[in-house]
Amino acid sequence: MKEILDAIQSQDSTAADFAALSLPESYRAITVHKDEAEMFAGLESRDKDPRKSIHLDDVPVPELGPGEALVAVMASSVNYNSVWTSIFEPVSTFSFLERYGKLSELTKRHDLPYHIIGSDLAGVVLRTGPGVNAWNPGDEVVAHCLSVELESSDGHNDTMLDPEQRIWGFETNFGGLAEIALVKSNQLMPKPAHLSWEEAAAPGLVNSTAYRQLVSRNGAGMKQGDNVLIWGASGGLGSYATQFALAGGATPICVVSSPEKAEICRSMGAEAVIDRNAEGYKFWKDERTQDPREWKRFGKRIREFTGGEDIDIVFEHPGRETFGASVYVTRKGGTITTCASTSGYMHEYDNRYLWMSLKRIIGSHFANYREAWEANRLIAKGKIHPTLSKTYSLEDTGQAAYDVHRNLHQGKVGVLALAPREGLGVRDQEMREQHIDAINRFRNV
Ligand SMILES: C/C=C/C(=O)SCCNC(=O)CCNC(=O)[C@H](O)C(C)(C)COP(=O)(O)OP(=O)(O)OC[C@H]1O[C@@H](n2cnc3c(N)ncnc32)[C@H](O)[C@@H]1OP(=O)(O)O
Ligand SMILES: NC(=O)C1=CN([C@@H]2O[C@H](COP(=O)(O)OP(=O)(O)OC[C@H]3O[C@@H](n4cnc5c(N)ncnc54)[C@H](OP(=O)(O)O)[C@@H]3O)[C@@H](O)[C@H]2O)C=CC1
Repeated sequence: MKEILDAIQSQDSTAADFAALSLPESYRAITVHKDEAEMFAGLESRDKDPRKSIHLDDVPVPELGPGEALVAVMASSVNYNSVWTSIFEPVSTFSFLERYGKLSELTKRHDLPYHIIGSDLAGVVLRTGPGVNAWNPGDEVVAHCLSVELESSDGHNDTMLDPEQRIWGFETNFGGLAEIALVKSNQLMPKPAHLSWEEAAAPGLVNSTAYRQLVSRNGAGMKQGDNVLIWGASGGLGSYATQFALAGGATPICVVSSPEKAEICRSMGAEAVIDRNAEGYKFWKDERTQDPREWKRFGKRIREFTGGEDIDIVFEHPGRETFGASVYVTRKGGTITTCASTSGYMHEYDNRYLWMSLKRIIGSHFANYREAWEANRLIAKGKIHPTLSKTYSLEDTGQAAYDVHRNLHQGKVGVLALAPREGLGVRDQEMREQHIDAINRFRNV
């Protein structure tokens, strides 16, 4: 592993140098264990502690198949899907690995008693499998997390619709929270040159998801002038949705839960910011009953910011706790676009406000190949910036996931894999200088 790291850190290593490197037999990886899938049985979700289920193990390097690449991971990031895996909710991800393992001889590799998790990476290509021509050893890359087989025509127009669509490092094995990762080569994209490894690894999953959900025609198709209600506007998804709204000429109405988070949104350029904690919204009177008066109070607050207008697009992901309010505050003909249900997936809303006002609910999930590429292109052009707040070592990934699970973090949380320290891997200093304040906006808040 030292030789690999030396080659990456030496400015003059060639593709031939990388191709000549021998691969280690094993590498360090963040895992959860199949025999621990019941360890939190009977506990409330918030009491399930990722620090107990997340392990740092030595694992063998997987065999490389056609169309695949092995990547030396310099940095990765924590996504909420790794929190779900670590608390074995809503289902154990070993059920996904078992199902994938039944697909073919090659996919059998994924069905193991340990799951190497993580759905983002920035690093360097080490080896490519048969049939890979676009990428070579030594290429500096990021990887998006869409894994598809594309043998069915269902996914040929929109790769997210492939019946064998999976999220790498969540529904497949050999993920990015590790020193080496196995990806399909179509997941690879050029690493933005002005960013460090950990900055480049931060946006991938959430930036691509926010792009499809908010900007793409497959999602809400946001346009100039739209009022966009963004829940968790300084969180993983929300910090990119806020940037897309601002960059696209829309007006974000940002919802957060503390003055510090409100300040981050303002520093991104948002003017309408609601601190849901300070304003004390209680959309549920009890476990089963919502309070429409609270929806109305929330709607009035939004109208104060917009000069009386209602919301064109709601960027939804908290789910059960907020969905009734989200449907209510949307304008006639408006759109609620949802990609998650962090607070519960059985939603309730008053359907009269949907059909009588001709509103639409759109389900959105990650991004297709092209959307992921477009989202990365915007990062590479310095139009959208990483929202990295803090970086952990691989050893401390459990703590990093705990922070995200307990909503103690801001923006994105990074993890250094092979990178010995932060700040390495920048290839375009001049461009970096142009954007340095935006790149550092979430740091140490
Ligand atoms: C990029 C990052 C993303 C995120 O972070 S997202 C957040 C994290 N993700 C989640 O929380 C989602 C986790 N996944 C799940 O909870 C489950 O994964 C799903 C609920 C999504 C799906 O459930 P399942 O049981 O895995 O799959 P089924 O499609 O329901 O198939 C089960 C059986 O039901 C049959 N079936 C499906 N649809 C129908 C239908 N319409 N009518 C009749 N049968 C149906 C199937 O064929 C199959 O059958 P057979 O067991 O025999 O193979
Ligand atoms: N389908 C897909 O493709 C994807 C789905 N997801 C899912 O989206 C969800 C969010 O992910 P991500 O943004 O990365 O997570 P983060 O935790 O980084 O951000 C979510 C933010 O939502 C807000 N929030 C949480 N709970 C509530 C609540 N009950 N009511 C109102 N606001 C709430 C919090 O902000 P504050 O406290 O400031 O209000 C929090 O910071 C997760 O469930 C994740 O699995 C994520 C990416 C892709």
